[in-house]
Amino acid sequence: MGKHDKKTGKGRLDKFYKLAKEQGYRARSAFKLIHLNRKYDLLSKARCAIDLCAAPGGWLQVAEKYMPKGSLIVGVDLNPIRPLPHVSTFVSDITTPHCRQQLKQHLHDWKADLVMHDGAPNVGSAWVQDAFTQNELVLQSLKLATEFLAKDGNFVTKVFRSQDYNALLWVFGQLFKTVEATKPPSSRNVSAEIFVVCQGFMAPKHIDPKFLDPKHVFKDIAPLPTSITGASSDSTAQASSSQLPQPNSHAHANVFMPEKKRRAREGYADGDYTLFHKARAEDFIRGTDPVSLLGTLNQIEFVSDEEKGWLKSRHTTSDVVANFADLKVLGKGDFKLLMKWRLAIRLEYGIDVKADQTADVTEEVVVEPLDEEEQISEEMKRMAEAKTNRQKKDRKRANEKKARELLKLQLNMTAPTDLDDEDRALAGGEEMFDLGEGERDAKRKGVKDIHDQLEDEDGMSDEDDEATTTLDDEDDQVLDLEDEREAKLHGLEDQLDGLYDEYKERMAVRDAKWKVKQARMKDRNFDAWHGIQEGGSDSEDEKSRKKVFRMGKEVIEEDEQDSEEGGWDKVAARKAADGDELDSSDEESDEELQPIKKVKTGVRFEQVAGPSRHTRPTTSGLVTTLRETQDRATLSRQAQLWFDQSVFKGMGDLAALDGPEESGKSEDEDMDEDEDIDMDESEDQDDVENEEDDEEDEDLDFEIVPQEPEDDGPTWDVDDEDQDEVKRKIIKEKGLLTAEAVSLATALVNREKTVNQLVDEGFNRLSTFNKDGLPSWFLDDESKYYKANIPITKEAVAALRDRQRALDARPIKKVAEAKARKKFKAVQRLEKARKKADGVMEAEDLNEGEKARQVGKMIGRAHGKDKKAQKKLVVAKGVNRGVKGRPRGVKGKYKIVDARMRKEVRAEKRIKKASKKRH
Ligand SMILES: C[S@@+](CC[C@H](N)C(=O)[O-])C[C@H]1O[C@@H](n2cnc3c(N)ncnc32)[C@H](O)[C@@H]1O
Repeated sequence: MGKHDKKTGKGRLDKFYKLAKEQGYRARSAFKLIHLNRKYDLLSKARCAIDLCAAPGGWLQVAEKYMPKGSLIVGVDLNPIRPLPHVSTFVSDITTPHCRQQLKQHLHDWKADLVMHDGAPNVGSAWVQDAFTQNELVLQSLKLATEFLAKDGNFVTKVFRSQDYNALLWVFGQLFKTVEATKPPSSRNVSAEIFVVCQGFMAPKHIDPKFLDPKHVFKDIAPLPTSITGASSDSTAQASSSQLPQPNSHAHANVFMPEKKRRAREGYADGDYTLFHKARAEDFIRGTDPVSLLGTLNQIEFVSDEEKGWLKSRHTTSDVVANFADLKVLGKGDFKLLMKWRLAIRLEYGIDVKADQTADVTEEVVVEPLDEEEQISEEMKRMAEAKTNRQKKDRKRANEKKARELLKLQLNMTAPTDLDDEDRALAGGEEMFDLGEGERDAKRKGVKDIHDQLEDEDGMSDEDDEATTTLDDEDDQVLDLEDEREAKLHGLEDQLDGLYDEYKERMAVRDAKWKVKQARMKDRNFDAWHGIQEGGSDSEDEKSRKKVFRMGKEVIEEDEQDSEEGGWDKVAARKAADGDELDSSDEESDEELQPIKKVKTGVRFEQVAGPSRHTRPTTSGLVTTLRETQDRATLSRQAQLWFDQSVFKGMGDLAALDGPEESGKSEDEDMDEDEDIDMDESEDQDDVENEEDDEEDEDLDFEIVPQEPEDDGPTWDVDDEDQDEVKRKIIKEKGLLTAEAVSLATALVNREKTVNQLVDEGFNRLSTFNKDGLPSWFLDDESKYYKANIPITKEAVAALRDRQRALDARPIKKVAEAKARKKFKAVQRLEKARKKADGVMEAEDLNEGEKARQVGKMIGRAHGKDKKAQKKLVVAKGVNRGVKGRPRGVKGKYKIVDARMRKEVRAEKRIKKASKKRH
């Protein structure tokens, strides 16, 4: 594995590597046999199996697992195989008689039901050579199989796709009833290996030794013409185009994309044992496929007089000569130069005839004027075409409109069907945003509208427009209108984004917790696992701190949030309780009360475009100004609830909307944003489905385990590997931080789920959310709802809560500081006492006993065992009142004091201390 990059190609630690590790298989290749067994049921009925080239023992483990208990399993390899239960192994080279002998000994007189061969020679030489040795090994294993297999036994072998492949299949076909080649899903696409399953050994009495002799089986291999191998320079004089290497599929790509390195997976030409190829300039100039030559050769040389003459041409620069000397190092530009040179030489030496020489013979076509009748029919034809085009366009537009209406209905975005006529008129016929009105408002305020701006940019005035617009330009007009509408929509979106930003700022000022909430939302943004966050500006510590902060409260908070945000029913219920009172100035309460409906896909979208609820008619001028409600009682209950939302606040008389003059623009724009989103969503889903279908189609071979798309495009786990590392580090340092993570981990440990299942669950529509081009208000909202609902367990929450409690129980900073101060003072006291004690010890006038007593006193005092401090004050009240002698329950020194006296003494002390501070 060492020589491969661990992230790409062969070295990639893919899911089978991980699975093998997880399931205790010694090699990833174990899954190849598992897949082959699933398809051909090779193991369940086999009582005796031989594994040729078995180290480290992955196939043996699988055989032991799937074969009946008590079966005989023998493995052999050049390398020793660590012991495995119920399996006998030995070290030997399968191409030697020693191996044959050993096999005989291990098998006694048994015949094998299955012979497996997954051998790979020590690769590293030329690819062709590798393939050849591999196939020799295959033939050798077949030889052993024919000797040890029982009649109707099976033989499985790995073969490299190469020139010998067909020859091998032919031999297998002579000895077995059925022969099938297959590539199990666990075999990497980048690998040229393929597995051949031969079933029903015919056990012929006599096998022609030629069948098993590589010299005979692979005898078609012919040496390559010397001129191409470039072994000797003089031989090249005989080179002709027929001897040139056959252009392979990579040749052209080598020229057009030389920077991309390609492998010769299909192998090299027969007998082509060298990597250096050269040809003559003549072949390049006169040949029919010069690009292939450039893509396959290393050098082009000039040998004959004619070729040397080309070297003297004015077109032959020093660059051209240098490029021909080493074709393998050239870039795209260099190849272009050589192709141009070829063209120039062909023209110069008359090999090509220039195209313009043919111009003289071109026929001159005279266009005669049409007569009147023809003109009329021409005109009619043109008009008919224009008419059908128009009709087509109308039909298309009508269909689109219908589809949009249908979508609205499906998403429950039109008013409920039980609305009365006025409501329906409002829902279906009127627009929430009236651009015309909005523009007029904006103009009144002196704001230049988008249309004007566009005109200014074009440098065209209205008059110019009029002058250039004719009645015939109907189609152009339609297009202009659409452009205009689009520009307006863009402008509207920009304004909405701006308003949303303003709203966020206002919220940030008003709500101290807003930032925390936002940060938390950012943390969890679309992170289906949302165990650990990725990227972002926050430092690792900050992130984990947030999570620690979260873990205790998150679950409860989320519950609260849910109950706050609720669904339509809850909002309806709350509104019913609140009556018709709505405070349009309080955006926060508006937000909480926004009704939310579930769409079919399970993703929740807000019923009214998000920013509209923050849009005030006074600032934006984009909302239709409606007259005040006059007769709300006529509305149905649901309609009232719907129009009671803050977005409709300030809109006037609903009945007035009946008037045709109020209908500003088509419904198209009303739905545009929501529609876009839904379409994206469905497109995403389609993609996923298509991909799944594709995979299924590709994998007809193995249905049970879908083929991993190893080569095709970026795969999900490549980028995630670093993130995984970061996550692992955090988990190691801080443990699992969310209830979801703990729940998942517990499920894994208890084997309720496998890693594989978890990974599979990660691939869902939530993980393929395309955020491109979506407005921030929408994404902010989506982050609340568009996430995987990972179930959490009581135990997980309890465990996290306990941990949080333990954290909370840690002393706060002040207490820790006080303790440290106390400790420091104690140390100082001890130090002082020690110095004094030294003085006492040096005093000559004291005897030893005296010294010891004094030193003990000092040390005791330093430890705070001052006698004075130990004296207990006992207040003479209650049972102690009037007591003479030691009060009950009091040990050590004591002093009986009067309650009032104690208070007074303390008050005095306090006053003294306070006055000291003031001075
Ligand atoms: C891909 S590994 C086999 C892996 C095995 N099927 C498993 O699942 O663990 C190929 C093995 O072929 C062995 N091999 C190559 N040439 C051999 C030979 N001539 N005789 C015996 N073993 C050979 C190598 O030593 C190597 O261990």
